Amino acid sequence: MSLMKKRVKIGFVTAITLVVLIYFYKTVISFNSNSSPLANVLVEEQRQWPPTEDAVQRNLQIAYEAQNALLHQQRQELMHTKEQLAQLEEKVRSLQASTPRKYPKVKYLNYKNRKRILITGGAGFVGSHLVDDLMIQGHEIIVVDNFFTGRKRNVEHWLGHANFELIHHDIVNPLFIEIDEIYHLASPASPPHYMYNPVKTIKTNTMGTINMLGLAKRVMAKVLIASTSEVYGDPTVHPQPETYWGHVNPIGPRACYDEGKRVSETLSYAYAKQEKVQVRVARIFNTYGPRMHMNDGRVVSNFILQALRNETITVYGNGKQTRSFQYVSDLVDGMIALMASNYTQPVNLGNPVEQTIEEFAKIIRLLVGGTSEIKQISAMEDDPQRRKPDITRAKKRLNWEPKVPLEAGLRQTISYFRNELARSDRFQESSRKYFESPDLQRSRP
Ligand SMILES: O=c1ccn([C@@H]2O[C@H](COP(=O)(O)OP(=O)(O)O[C@H]3OC[C@@H](O)[C@H](O)[C@H]3O)[C@@H](O)[C@H]2O)c(=O)[nH]1
Repeated sequence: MSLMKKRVKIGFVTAITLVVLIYFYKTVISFNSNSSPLANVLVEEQRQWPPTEDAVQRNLQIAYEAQNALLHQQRQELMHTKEQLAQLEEKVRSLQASTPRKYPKVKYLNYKNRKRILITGGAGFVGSHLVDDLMIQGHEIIVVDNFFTGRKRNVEHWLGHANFELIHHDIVNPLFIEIDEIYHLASPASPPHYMYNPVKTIKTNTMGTINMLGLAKRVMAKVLIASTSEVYGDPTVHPQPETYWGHVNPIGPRACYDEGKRVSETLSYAYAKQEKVQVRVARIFNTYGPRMHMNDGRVVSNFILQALRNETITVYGNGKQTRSFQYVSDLVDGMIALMASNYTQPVNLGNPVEQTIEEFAKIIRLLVGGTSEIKQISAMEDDPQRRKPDITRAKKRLNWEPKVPLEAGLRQTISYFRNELARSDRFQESSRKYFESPDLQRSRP
């Protein structure tokens, strides 16, 4: 190789080395001047080991400031997101306001015939069906509910309607409004619900009833009290006529409800006698239908859900105890007829077709079409052994009797619970997807 070529080669290698060195130097310098405070801490630590107390203090200060800056930035971002959310909510509100809502058709009643009706517990299972019927008849409805077992969903199709009002209120506290009629339904009705807080159940049925009767007295409204077949306790007379005084254990687990409702009836007749309040008392037997809560805990919802999920159907005790089940629309017709009547004594509202709980489990399994096993588990304390209403009085005084056969009513109810299950599965799935989405994972600190 010629000398010239050698020199060129050495020059080329030197130039490359120089470029690499300059690049390396720049990178280190820029790291020192632009890097995060945390990087400075590292550099500081690298410079001297172990670091002096001053250096530790300074590094801590730098780290603290860095955290503060980050926090500040995150706060700003949060505020920004909140602002965006508020703007979106406002847009949704204005869109909702500009889109006329579709309501079920209601009759027009003139001022003379239109009543202002208060329904306590109107967002519950029975209450919400009563709301529907009275709204469709053209009345003004005020629902009062504390949402312990009631749900806004049950009446959401009326929200915003000119004839409808929903008040979140616990009737254990007084209420001052102007009304013509009161349907007093507020109280948990399913055994696990009313046993959950027995003191509250008693308060609702005593203080709550006093408040409603007091209101009826003040504004001269007619009041219908939703009593129950449970006032007969574990009956020794079968079927049960209204003249039967009952067989209730006053200190048992069901007493909060049974005795609560008995006092409720006693209060009604005391107000009727002493204060001339117009009272109606409906003794409601086992009722079922759409809008029962998935966690209601009563036999109809429990058996249907167990059968739909192909789980074991749980019969409490030997299954020889009997019940008679009425469909909710029959009950609502009966209550409206009772309110409209002049009859003031208690009236049984129930379906007299009676079956054992064991038979009932088989009917549900057949209608659902699953292969669930039917199993006996421990019995409920003080469970009434036989129950069937004598409805002679309702037939005679109200010209009322149930119309919906058990199979037809159960088919409606099964289809309702099937939809509810699908709905809750959809919610669970979309919630799972959301919380496991990579975007959300990335945005987590
Ligand atoms: O999963 C279950 C649930 C209930 N049962 C049984 O089915 C029968 C009915 O029980 P529910 O819980 O549906 O209702 P109950 O008849 O005991 O009480 C009802 O009576 C009338 C209404 O006023 C009230 O809504 C409610 O208290 C009972 O014998 C109960 O032990 C089961 O065998 N399995």
